[in-house]
Amino acid sequence: MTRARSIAAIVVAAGKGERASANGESLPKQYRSVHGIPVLTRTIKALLALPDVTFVQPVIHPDHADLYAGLGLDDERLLPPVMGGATRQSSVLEGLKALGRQRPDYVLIQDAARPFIGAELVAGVVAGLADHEGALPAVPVTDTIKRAPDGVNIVATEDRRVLFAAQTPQGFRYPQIFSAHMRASTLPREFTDDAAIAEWAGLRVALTPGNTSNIKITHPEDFARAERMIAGAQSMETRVGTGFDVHEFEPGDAVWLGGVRIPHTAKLKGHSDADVALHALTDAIYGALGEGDIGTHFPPSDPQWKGAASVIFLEHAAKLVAERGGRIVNLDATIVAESPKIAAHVPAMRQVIATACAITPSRVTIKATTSERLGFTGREEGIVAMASASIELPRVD
Ligand SMILES: Nc1ccn([C@@H]2O[C@H](COP(=O)(O)OP(=O)(O)OP(=O)(O)O)[C@@H](O)[C@H]2O)c(=O)n1
Ligand SMILES: C[C@](O)(CO)[C@H](O)COP(=O)(O)O
Repeated sequence: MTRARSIAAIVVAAGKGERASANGESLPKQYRSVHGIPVLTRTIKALLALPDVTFVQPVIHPDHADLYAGLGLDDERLLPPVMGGATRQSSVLEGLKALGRQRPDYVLIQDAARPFIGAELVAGVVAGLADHEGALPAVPVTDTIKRAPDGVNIVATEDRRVLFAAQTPQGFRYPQIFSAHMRASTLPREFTDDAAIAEWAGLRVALTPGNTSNIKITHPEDFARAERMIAGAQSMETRVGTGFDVHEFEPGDAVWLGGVRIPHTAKLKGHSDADVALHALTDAIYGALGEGDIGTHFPPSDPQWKGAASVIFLEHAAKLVAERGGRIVNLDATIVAESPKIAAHVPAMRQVIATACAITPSRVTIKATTSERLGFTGREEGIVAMASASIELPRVD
């Protein structure tokens, strides 16, 4: 039997984040929050969310031990932090040394400052290691790149078709990158990423698909960008629910349908006012919310709902949508009845329903049909209503 491949992730978080603090912000960027969650927490949790990652090794600045402890991170795959060095390169080396006990097969080296790593991107890096000694995610350069050694005078325009912007995590076979880093640490020069060290050491490094969302938070304005990205990711999703209800006739002089009292030769029998149309619509909204049905919220055994106006139920369902940060897109009901005739009452029903749901009547449709004298509705023993609701809710999973 082949042993499962072990993959460790090093998260380098020992930088001071000086560029991101250019606006006077004192907290190092990796401890600042984006949408309420510290950047470093996001990065570590994104890695821990990947089942193939066996260990995560954080590397922090010696002055940030309290800040790190304050994150309250706790996971059996999260190793205690080790202290980094004065450069990113030396911090990575400390992480590699710390993994000497685990000796993973692969190591992913990740910037703390890149909190938006996706599972697909990491899978691409790991897949790249099957036939290369290193793999890094990268995106094609989209700007035209000028070479200007003095920052003013252009000496060349690069061929951007062969240029790619490097991201992290960069993946390697652990023993090889450890050895390369050890040797590179004796050089007077500094490398800005681990792939550059691997290339220098003669390892074969592949490019794998990066993602433009995988930004490195570097400058103050990157926080606003990160906030916008999360707000975008937490976009609304459309949900649909259906409802169905039947009530039989009993002696009386009017029926309640769609929140409107319609004089008739009978009434509908029920614990509440027996408004089949509102019941079907209410259930449709509960269905779209995934919140049970009318019986869950208003048990028929509860005497307080005896004779209740069903518009209360509809208002409750609509309130739940609002409380979840959502909105009702449209409601559609069909009433099946030989009598009473519904058409003349439809505008009033739409208005009642729209008011109860705090939407415009244009989002409410009420249709009526007979069952061609077939079945219990055809024999005028009762009324059926069917409904559907379409709502938008913030996506949470
Ligand atoms: N001595 C260092 C320097 C950087 N890093 C880490 O390397 C990643 C990429 O570096 P960069 O974005 O440049 O971060 P800083 O060095 O903190 O930023 P600055 O250069 O603006 O101070 C960051 O997660 C950073 O914390 C590190 O672990 N140790
Ligand atoms: C490793 C890296 O994220 C690749 O783009 C980048 O080089 C690190 O940032 P730094 O500012 O160069 O430390």
